[in-house]
Order: sequence, then C-alpha cells, then structure tokens
Amino acid sequence: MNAESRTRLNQTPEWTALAEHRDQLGDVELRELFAADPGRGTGYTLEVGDLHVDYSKHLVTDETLRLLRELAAATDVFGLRDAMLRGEKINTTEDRAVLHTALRAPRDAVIEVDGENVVPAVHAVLDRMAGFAERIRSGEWTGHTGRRIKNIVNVGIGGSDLGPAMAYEVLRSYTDRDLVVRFVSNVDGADLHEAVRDLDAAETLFVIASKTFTTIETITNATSARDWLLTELKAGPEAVAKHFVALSTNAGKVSDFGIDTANMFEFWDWVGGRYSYDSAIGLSLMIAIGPDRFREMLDGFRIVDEHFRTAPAESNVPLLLGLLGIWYGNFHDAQSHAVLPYSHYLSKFTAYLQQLDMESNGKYVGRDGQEVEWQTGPVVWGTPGTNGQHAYYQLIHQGTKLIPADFIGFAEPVADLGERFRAQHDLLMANFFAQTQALAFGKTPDEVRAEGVAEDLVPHKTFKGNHPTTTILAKELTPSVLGQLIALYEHKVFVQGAVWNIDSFDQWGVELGKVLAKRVEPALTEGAEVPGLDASTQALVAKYRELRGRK
Ligand SMILES: O=P(O)(O)OC[C@H]1O[C@H](O)[C@H](O)[C@@H](O)[C@@H]1O
Repeated sequence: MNAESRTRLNQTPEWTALAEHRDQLGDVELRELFAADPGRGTGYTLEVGDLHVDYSKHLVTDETLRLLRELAAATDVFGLRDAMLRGEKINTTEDRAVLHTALRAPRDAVIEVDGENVVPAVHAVLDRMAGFAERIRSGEWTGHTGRRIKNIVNVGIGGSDLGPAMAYEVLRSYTDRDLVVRFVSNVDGADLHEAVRDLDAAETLFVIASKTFTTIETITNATSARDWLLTELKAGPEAVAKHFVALSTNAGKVSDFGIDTANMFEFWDWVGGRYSYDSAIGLSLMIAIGPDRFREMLDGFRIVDEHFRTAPAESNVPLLLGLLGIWYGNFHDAQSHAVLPYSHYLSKFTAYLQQLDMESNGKYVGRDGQEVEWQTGPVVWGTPGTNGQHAYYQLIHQGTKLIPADFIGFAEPVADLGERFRAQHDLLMANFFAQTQALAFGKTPDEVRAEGVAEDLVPHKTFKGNHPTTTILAKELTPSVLGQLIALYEHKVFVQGAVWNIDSFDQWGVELGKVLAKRVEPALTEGAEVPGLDASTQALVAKYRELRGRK
C-alpha cells in the first residue's frame, strides 16, 4: 500500500478493531490485569542490547498488542523501514534518503544512495574526526599564538546543538575533565557572552555546527565569536584557521564564511538535523570523550538498528514503544508523553527528544498531502524524575490528564562517582521503582481509611492509579547504552510516523517564523514599514521601539 493509494487510516478495519477493543476494555484497571495474570511482571518485558524494557504497567492485554501489531502490518511499517534502510528517498517532500543508520554502519557495509555506496565516506569523515580530536586532546593542535587548546565552544542550534550538548552531559564522566566544553545556541547574545566571558581566546576552539550553514542564529553567533576572537588576540583573519572548524553539508557557505574547507567535517543531506549527532555534528563530543568512546556509542546505536531491522514484531522494542504511544494518543486521547530519567546525567535527554519527536511527528498533513483525521505526535516533556517528583508529579498522580511516561534508570551509578556519592544510588532507584508502582496501582479509599485517615480527607489522599508507564532499566550508563537509547527513540518515532502516514523527516513548520523574523527585524532596528503587518504585531513593535527609546 503506498502513501497515495492507502485507505484513510481511521477507516481501516484494523483501526476500527482497536477502537472497538478500547470500548470493550473500558476502564480496565492495572490491578485487575495483574491479578488475572501472575506472570505479567516478567512476561511483559523485552530485552534489546543492554536495555531491559518492562511494559507490564500498560493498559494493554495480549489482544491489544495483537491488534496494534495488525495496525502496524496494515500500514506496512516494516516495508517503510526496509525502504529507509535501503536508502530509498522516503523523505518525499524534500526528495531525500533517510540514512542516519548509515552513520553507524560497519566499514564493510554497502548502502547506496543514487547508486553510490555512502559507507566509505562515512568512515573517512569519522577517521578525520578521530585524527583531529586526538590532535586537540594531545595538545598537538595549537592556537594561533602556539598555545594548547583547552576550551571547545560548539556553536549551533536545533539538531546541531541538542544532540552533542545532551550527549556531552550524559557522558560527562567519560570526558577529559581538563577540557572546558560549552554549547552556544541562542541568538540572544547573552548565551555567547556567558560562554566566553571567562575563556582565554588563545586557548579556545570554536566548532561551528550547521547542516545548512545558513541558519541565522548560528551564523550570527559564529560571526560574533570570530570578532571576539580576533579582538582578544589582536590578530587578523589569518588567526581564524587555528580557532574555527565547521561541521556542515555546505562547503560553499563554509568557505564564504571564511573557514578553510580543510577544517570542515562533512555530512550529507540524507542525515536529518535531529538525527545527526552521530555524524560530524558529534565532533565536540568526540573531542570531549575521545574517538574510542565515540565509536562505542556508535556500536550501541548499531545494536538497536539491527534489532529494529531483524526482530519479529512480537519482540521488536521500537515497534512496541511506537504502538503503545499510538494506543494512548489515538485511542485514549492522551496529548502528551513524559520521559523521566532517573539519572542526573540525562538532564538534557528529554529536551533532545523534544526535537527528535516533535519536529518529526508534529504534523497535520499526511504523506498523501491530505490533512490527517487522527492525532499525530504528542507533546514530549520531562526532566530528571526525582526533581519532577517535587514539582509536577502531583498532576501525573492526581490530575485529570492521562500522561503515559517512560522511566529510565540504571542499576549502577557511574564508575567515577566515589564511594560517598555512590551510596545515594539505592535511594535514587528506590524512588524510581516506587513511582511507577504508585502510578500504576495507586491507593484505594479503603486503604486510606485503614490508615485511620479522617473521612473528609479520604478522597484527597486516594490515588486512582492506572497511570501507564514503561520502565527502561540498564546496568550502567555507558557510551554504548546512550547509543542504544537514542536509536530506540529514533525508531520509535519512525514507527509512529509510518503508521500515521506522515513524513517524519521534513520540518516545514519551522519556516514561516524564520521568514517573518527577517521581515520584522528592520522594523525593530530602523522603524521600517513592514507591509501587511497585522495590528497586534505592529502595536507590539511600536511598544518595543518606545521601550528602547527609538523614535
Ligand atoms: O544545522 P542547521 O542547518 O543550522 O539547522 C539547525 C536547525 O534549524 C532548523 O530550523 C530546523 O528546524 C532544525 O531541524 C535544524 O536542526
């Protein structure tokens, strides 16, 4: 079934069967499901790589899962997966292949785009990155004045920032602690200012990360960074070569900017920005953790890629997670999905997933060009769980919204924590297990009464439970495990986009704001007339100019 000829999703028998099944299940309770099946706690689990995935606390039965898999079969999820992995141009609105999986393919793999094997180029760039990273790490690469590089400032936004910034935090304990690594993304000059204010320009390398090399925020920050560097060093443009490298698909623009293309690390248009941190976009990360750790991370990605490619539907974890999201979003009206890691190192993990998921699947037009009549991507949100417990978990436990959540935790604290701090890990994980238990099973009014609670307080202290969660548990947060987690979410997002029949790899929805910002800017600076500016924005612009003392 291709995108054009496909029956509207919500008119397929598989969709209707799921809707009927949802009605039959009614408000089935997790307590009942566990009582009916004593093996559920161990039976509803899957393993992929180092990840143990427990989906027992979901509002599903074997029949639900069967019907969801039927929907996946009817929408040919695996057919689209195979087309993606073969290098077909499944990003139809941009006429591009979607091959982030080639970024972690083994050297001897053959993956062709337009008849050309892309794998040798992938490894050539990885090798160049490794050589460069080693030269920085060893001190062999020096700045314009001959000093060793001690500071790395990555300048990029969106996919050219969130991935490396997230992974740098996740793998902090694997980083060279003598290097200062910072990430600048916001066009607000404060971001760059705070990043460089205590740095010595002579020891600073700017990594300018931009797939297109036209993104206004990044080019503006890169230009300011260059000005700062040359002023600080009291040097001319010849100093740029030792202090600026570029990560991009666009050699022409890189050289227009004044960066020698010898200092450019390349990637390709078949890598989406939000799928790119395991490409050249990961250079800052590679400098921080070293090439060997970076390759371990790629190995982790590959484990899950292989699993997604080969595991049957019944045990295919990305498929399962994608389908569970569809179950809640399309058949229970859930609007959001929380990702709650129980690891300080995963503090930027959900922010990264926001782009991965929401920019991929936040779409109301299907691949057939028609408006969809079903819910697509959820609002993805969350922060490390323990902090959330003292902030917004109240709403998850006792609010009026259904919020399916992923809980991610690790059996071991990271190795270099030291005995004193490691001792806190069991308490962290006790919270991790307690929360999914409380969310699933709650506390009945009778249980509250049995504690001697006054009758008028019983409703307030009751927990209805039935809040679905997935638990993802791994032994340790290693580079490989990070790769596995990211690939898992990448493919989950893919599965959902395939079922919803949307192009998960374009992002037209970000364009309008960019165009309008360009048009509005002269109104702010020069008071220029903007033709067709609406009355509200016009008044706001006038207010802005007044507050800035501009006539
Ligand atoms: O890497 P760049 O070309 O600078 O793009 C940076 C980001 O900007 C765009 O607005 C897109 O929405 C993102 O997908 C992209 O990651």
